[in-house]
Amino acid sequence: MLYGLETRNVSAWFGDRKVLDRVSLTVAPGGVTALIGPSGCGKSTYLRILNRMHEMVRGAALAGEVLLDGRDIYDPQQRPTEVRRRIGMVFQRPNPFPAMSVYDNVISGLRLAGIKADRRRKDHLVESSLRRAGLWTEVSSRLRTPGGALSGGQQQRLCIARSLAVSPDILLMDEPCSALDPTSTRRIEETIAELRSELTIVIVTHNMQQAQRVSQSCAFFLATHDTPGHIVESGPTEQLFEAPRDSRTADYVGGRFG
Ligand SMILES: Nc1ncnc2c1ncn2[C@@H]1O[C@H](COP(=O)(O)OP(=O)(O)OP(=O)(O)O)[C@@H](O)[C@H]1O
Repeated sequence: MLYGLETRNVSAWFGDRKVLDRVSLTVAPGGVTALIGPSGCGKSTYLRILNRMHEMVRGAALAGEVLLDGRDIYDPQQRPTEVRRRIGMVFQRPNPFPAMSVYDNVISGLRLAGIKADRRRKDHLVESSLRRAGLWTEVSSRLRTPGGALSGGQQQRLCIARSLAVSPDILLMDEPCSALDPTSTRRIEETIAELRSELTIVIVTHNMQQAQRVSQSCAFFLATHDTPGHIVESGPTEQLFEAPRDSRTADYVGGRFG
């Protein structure tokens, strides 16, 4: 079963400073949605709001609703750990536990998510998660190697496998390739393409070619000195790039600013 996400009038603050203003966006189940826009327009903040990480920042506040399967993830009855299991996150810099083995890295989220598994189930989860992340053939003979001994691109795919091991419905990716070389970037993009029929992906990217290659939908965020981040335009990726409705979108995707 594929799930989408809907945000309604999401605003966010750091202290007194409003950084997002009434962002509403529907992310359809399955496929990849790219969040694009100049630096500082609130893309990462918005992404962190989608799995309740924003509230972990001291002084951070938010308003609005984020619906997963029709239920607000901020409903007081929802447990943040369960929300974060269903809505996983991969960060800009690969962050495996460096001294922990590849095997243990993959299953490191189970306990936090309250998932109990015997040895056979763990073996199965490690293999299937590494396969889904496109890393199995490269590491199957060295599952006991420390995660920190893998290349940067492999570490990022290990982090994707770790997220997948707890069976998320949504995977959030915050510039997952920005610390990687072009070959590793391609590899991650292939992994994203393979995963998109299995779960819903929301990716922040600065790379316009990447947004076009990997996403089917796009949302263009913008902030100015007197307006907090907001969505100028969203829709099918092809439309945003080939026939944007707003001249600011045309200027941004055409490389004229940002
Ligand atoms: N922890 C924080 N405390 C205070 N302000 C913050 C914090 N994190 C982000 N901000 C501010 O919120 C605004 C939005 O930042 P955010 O990182 O979401 O933008 P972004 O579009 O993802 O930028 P980039 O593309 O450069 O990563 C910026 O003005 C930033 O300075």
